[in-house]
Amino acid sequence: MEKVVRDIVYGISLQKVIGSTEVTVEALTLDSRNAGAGSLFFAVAGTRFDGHDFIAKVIEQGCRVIIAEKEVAVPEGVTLIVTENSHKATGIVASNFYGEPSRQLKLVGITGTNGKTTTTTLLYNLFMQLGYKTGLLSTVVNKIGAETIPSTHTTPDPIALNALLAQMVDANCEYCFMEVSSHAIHQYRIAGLEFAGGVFTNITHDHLDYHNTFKEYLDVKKRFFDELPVTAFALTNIDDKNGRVMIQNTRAKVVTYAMKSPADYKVKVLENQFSGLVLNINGKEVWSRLVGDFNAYNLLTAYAVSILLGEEEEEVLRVLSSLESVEGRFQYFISESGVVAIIDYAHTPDALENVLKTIANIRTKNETLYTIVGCGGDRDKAKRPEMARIACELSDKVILTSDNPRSEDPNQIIEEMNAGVPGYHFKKTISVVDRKQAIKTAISMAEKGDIILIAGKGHEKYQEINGIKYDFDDRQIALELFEQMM
Ligand SMILES: CC(=O)N[C@H]1[C@@H](OP(=O)(O)OP(=O)(O)OC[C@H]2O[C@@H](n3ccc(=O)[nH]c3=O)[C@H](O)[C@@H]2O)O[C@H](CO)[C@@H](O)[C@@H]1O[C@H](C)C(=O)N[C@@H](C)C(=O)N[C@H](CCC(=O)O)C(=O)O
Ligand SMILES: Nc1ncnc2c1ncn2[C@@H]1O[C@H](COP(=O)(O)OP(=O)(O)OP(=O)(O)O)[C@@H](O)[C@H]1O
Ligand SMILES: N[C@H](CCC[C@H](N)C(=O)O)C(=O)O
Ligand SMILES: [Mg+2]
Repeated sequence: MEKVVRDIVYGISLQKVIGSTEVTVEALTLDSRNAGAGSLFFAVAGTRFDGHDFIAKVIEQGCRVIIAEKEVAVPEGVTLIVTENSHKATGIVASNFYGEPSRQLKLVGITGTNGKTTTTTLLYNLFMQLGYKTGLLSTVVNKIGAETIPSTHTTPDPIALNALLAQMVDANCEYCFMEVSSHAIHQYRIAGLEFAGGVFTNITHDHLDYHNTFKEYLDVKKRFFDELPVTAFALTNIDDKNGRVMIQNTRAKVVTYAMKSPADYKVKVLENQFSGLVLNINGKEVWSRLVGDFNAYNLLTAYAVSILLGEEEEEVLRVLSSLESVEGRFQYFISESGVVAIIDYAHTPDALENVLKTIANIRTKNETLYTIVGCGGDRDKAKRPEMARIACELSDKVILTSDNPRSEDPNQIIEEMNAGVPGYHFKKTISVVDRKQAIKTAISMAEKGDIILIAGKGHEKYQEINGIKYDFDDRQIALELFEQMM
């Protein structure tokens, strides 16, 4: 694909243009290591590097077009476009380059601390079953119709993102459901996209390593709704006290949903068991094999989005009932000897509390509930003591272990978790650094009817230790150990 630079820079703030914009480019890149003849390099400042430091290098490699925030001297024959915000410009130019794919399908973005993957995946499966070719951009996987594309981020960088949307358009997808992470909003990965709708799930403690304060995290999420077009809907959870904050300044059509407050879309939980939920959604009864109150919210959200996109109520409820749980989200299985294992991606205090309360609602009190939990390295440290405290308060036995330690010392992370364990709970807590060993310990202790929650890694197929990703799959390991040990 070849594009004239003049034709793809509309919509960005042009502060200065050095050289000609009549030249062509055939690829876009944010990374100097991929920049060469024919590519357009965006210089953006990141958390570790500043792309501006690589401008001389990309020119040396043959790159002739650069978009940057700062003016630098460039040789004859090189085009330098200086813009106010090169992160934002990357999104806008990427959208232009790929033919504004977001305008050619109905794109719905879902943001919030928890529930994004579950809700987008429910919607993807729902719309596929309704007969629409549909796209999905999620933490677990990306989809273009039935085709699977591995996912590296919750929300990809703007170039990868627009390239994926363009592939969806080429494949005749009519809808795309995507997760919008707070990092993505903050880094303008979604700049230039046109959304048909935006959804807010909830906001609780996470990523305060990145966003500094809760207020900043909240403001970033809100920006997504501030920037929705007037044609879009802004669907918000008003049981969450920040649900109203999100839509304060939006131009989009505001629609509300809730379990506890008056709202446009309402859900009541009639039954909540291991076998599934019975719900009342806007007066109609619906059964789902998903488990837990939080999934009642996710199912309600999927229902509301479908109706707002023009689908028929009865049809939506029928399909909703047939949907399976999402990989690594409250996935459970029972060993031959009757021990229940639950794999769940709960990696925030709020998610962990929700999952444990869900289990508490369903279980009888005679069995023992084991929780195996760790916290990721190089991520928000404040959640470590909190998650350990919650695990202790809501389980009978807790095994603190490693999640993805990344560059940190796993023992140190466990220490920091331990600091949150109240003295009177010391006796129920043990630490086993090796995650597989931790799972083995729980399985060897558990008896018929007992429940083992393995939290934090859900669908992940690796464990990242010191920059290396080792094969690791909670579900696979639990299944194998069940076979060996029971
Ligand atoms: C903290 C964060 O979000 N980092 C993302 C960010 O990288 P960065 O700002 O650290 O970039 P950097 O490494 O400092 O480099 C700055 C610029 O210089 C360029 N560079 C760098 C080196 C070089 O030799 N040449 C060069 O050109 C880089 O390509 C980049 O454009 O921009 C990169 C390109 O878009 C992302 O890949 C990277 O994601 C990293 C891998 C990451 O782990 N991100 C996580 C935290 C994340 O985004 N998570 C959210 C979801 C979280 C959730 O909801 O739970 C997500 O959406 O996935
Ligand atoms: N609506 C919800 N409210 C609160 N907790 C939820 C909700 N839905 C799911 N959870 C819990 O949060 C965990 C993560 O869910 P999910 O993967 O759907 O969220 P996410 O927003 O995509 O997370 P991430 O930011 O890591 O991509 C689940 O395993 C479950 O424990
Ligand atoms: N998208 C989240 C996922 C966290 C998953 C957990 N297993 C961890 O590694 O901390 C993040 O990158 O912060
Ligand atoms: Mg997700």
